[in-house]
Amino acid sequence: MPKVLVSDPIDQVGIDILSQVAQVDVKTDLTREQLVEIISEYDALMIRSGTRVTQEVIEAGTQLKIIGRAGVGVDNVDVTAATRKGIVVVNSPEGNTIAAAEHTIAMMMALSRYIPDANQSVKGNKWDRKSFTGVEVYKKTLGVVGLGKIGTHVATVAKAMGMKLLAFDPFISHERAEQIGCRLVELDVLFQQADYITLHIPKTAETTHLIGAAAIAKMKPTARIINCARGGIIDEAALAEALKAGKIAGAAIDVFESEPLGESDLRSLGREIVLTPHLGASTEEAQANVAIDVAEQIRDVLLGLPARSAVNIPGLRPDLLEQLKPYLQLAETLGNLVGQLVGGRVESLNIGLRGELATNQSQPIVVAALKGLLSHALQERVNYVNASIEAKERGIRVIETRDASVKDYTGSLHLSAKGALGEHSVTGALLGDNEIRVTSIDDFPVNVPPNRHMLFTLHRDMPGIIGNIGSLLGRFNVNIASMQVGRKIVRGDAVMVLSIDDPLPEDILDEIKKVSGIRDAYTVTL
Ligand SMILES: NC(=O)c1ccc[n+]([C@@H]2O[C@H](COP(=O)([O-])OP(=O)(O)OC[C@H]3O[C@@H](n4cnc5c(N)ncnc54)[C@H](O)[C@@H]3O)[C@@H](O)[C@H]2O)c1
Ligand SMILES: O=C(O)CC[C@@H](O)C(=O)O
Repeated sequence: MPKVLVSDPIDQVGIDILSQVAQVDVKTDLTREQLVEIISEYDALMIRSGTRVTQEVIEAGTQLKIIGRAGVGVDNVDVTAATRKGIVVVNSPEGNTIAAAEHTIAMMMALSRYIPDANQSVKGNKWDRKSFTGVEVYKKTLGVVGLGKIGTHVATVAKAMGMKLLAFDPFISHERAEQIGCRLVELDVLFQQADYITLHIPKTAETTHLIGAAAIAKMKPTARIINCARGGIIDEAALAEALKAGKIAGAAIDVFESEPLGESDLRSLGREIVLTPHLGASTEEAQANVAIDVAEQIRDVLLGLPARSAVNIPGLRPDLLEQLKPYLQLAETLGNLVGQLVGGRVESLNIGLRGELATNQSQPIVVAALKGLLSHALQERVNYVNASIEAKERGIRVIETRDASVKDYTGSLHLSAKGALGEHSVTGALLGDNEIRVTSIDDFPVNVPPNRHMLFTLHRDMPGIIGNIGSLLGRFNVNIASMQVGRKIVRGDAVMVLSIDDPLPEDILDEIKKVSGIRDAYTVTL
C-alpha cells in the first residue's frame, strides 16, 4: 500500500479520502531535519502553508510521486526541483476563494467600525462609545488591485453594499471589468481616488512593495488599505510610518512580509490597524474544500490517473505525457517569453505548429503555451486545467495554424502575441537532447537557450552599440552570461539577446533605452 505523509493540519475529510488507497501518517510538528530523514518512506506529501518543501526535502524523497498543497500558494514548495524529478505538484486554486473574499470584506468593516478595539474595550469592563465612531462604506470608492477570482468576488459584494468600484489589473479587458461593475483605471488614479484600497494580486518581483512610501503619498489622508493577498506587497515599515504620521486613515492586514509576524511596529499601532494571522482561508468550508480537492488528486495520482489541477505537469496519460513533455516545456517557455515581451493585456495569441509538431496532438501544446502566457500575471494559479478558461475569460483570441512542410528543425513552435502595448513573436525548437532553443525573436534569427533573466534590445545594426550596452551593464555591475545578435539585413534593424545573472532593475533598463541606436529594450524573467 502506498504511504502518504500529512505534515500540516488538514481537514479530516481529506485524510478519509487518502485512507481509501494509502496508509496515511499525520505528523504535524516535524522539524526540517526530521522531515528530510523520513520523507524517503513516502509516495505522497500533503501540506498547507506550514511545511517548507525545499530542494533538500525533494532530493531526499526518493519515492515521492506527488506533493499536494491544500490551498492556492505553492510558494513554500520548490516547484522547479519537483518538476526536475518528475514529481507532480497539485494545489486547489479555487477552494478558498470565497473565504479569502469574505475575510477581506470582514476586515474592511472591522476597520471602518473599529470593531476589534471596541470589543477589547468592552471585555476590559469599559463602556466607551465616544472613541469608536466609525465611517460607512456606502457610496465610498473601493479600489480593487487585481481583478481575479478573489478580487472579483470582493467587488461584487462591495457593489451590493453600495460602493463605487475602481480596479487596476493590466491583464484584464475593460469589457470584463465592466461586467463586474468596475471602472478600469491606472494604478495612480486608483491610489488618488479610492477611499478603500484592497489588494488581490500575486506577490511577484513587480508587486513586491507596490504599496510603499511613494504610493501612500498619492493616497487620500482618509484612505484605508486592506491586504488579504500576500505579505511583502506592502512595505510594512513604510505603512507603519504612514499610519503613525496620519498620512492615511487605516490598514487591515492578514498577510505579512515574514510569517509568523515577529517584532513589528504594526503591533504598536491603535484602532487604525486591524491584524489577523493569515486567516483568509480559515473557514470550515474552505478547509474542507481544499482538503477534498487535493486529497482526491493525490488518490488519483497514486492510482495511476492524471491530476486535475497540477501546477507543473499536465493531467495526461503517462505514456502521452512522456512523449509530449519536452514540447510542453518548449510551449510554456515561449508563451511566458512572448507574454512578457508584449507586456500587459494580451488580445490574441497565434500558435504556429511547424514540422513534426504540426502532426502531433496540438491541444496540450496550445494549453501549455497559454499557461506560459498567463503565468506572469497569475503565477501558480494558472495550471494545465484552467489555462484555456482563464484565457477565454480574459478575452484572449487563440488562433492555431499548422505547417508540416517547415523542415528547419524536427518540430518548431512559433508564437505571435498582440496586446494593448504592442505585438511580438518568438519561435523555438528542441535540439537533439530535448534542449530548448529560442530560434527567432520578432522574426530576427537567433539561437539562444532560455535563461532565468534575459535582456532583449531592438536596435539599429551599427558599430559600437554592443560595446555601449556591455559597458553600461558593467558600470551597473550586471554580469552577462551570454550575448547574441540577430539581423535580417546588414545595417538594418537587429535584436540583441543577453542572458544575465540577476534581474535587471527598471532604472537600468531606462538607461539602456537612452543609448543611441536602441529602439526598445525589454527584460524577461523565466
Ligand atoms: N489570505 C489568504 O489566506 C489567501 C487565501 C487565498 C488566496 N490568497 C492570495 O490572494 C491573491 C489573489 O488570489 P486569486 O485567487 O484571486 O488569484 P487570481 O490569479 O485569480 O487573480 C490575481 C489577479 O491579479 C492580476 N495581476 C497580476 N499581476 C498584477 C499586477 N502587477 N497588478 C495588478 N493586477 C495584477 C491578475 O491578472 C489576476 O487577475 C493571491 O496573492 C493569493 O495567493 C490569500
Ligand atoms: O491557510 C493556508 O493554508 C494559506 C491560505 C492561502 O494563503 C493560500 O495560498 O491558499
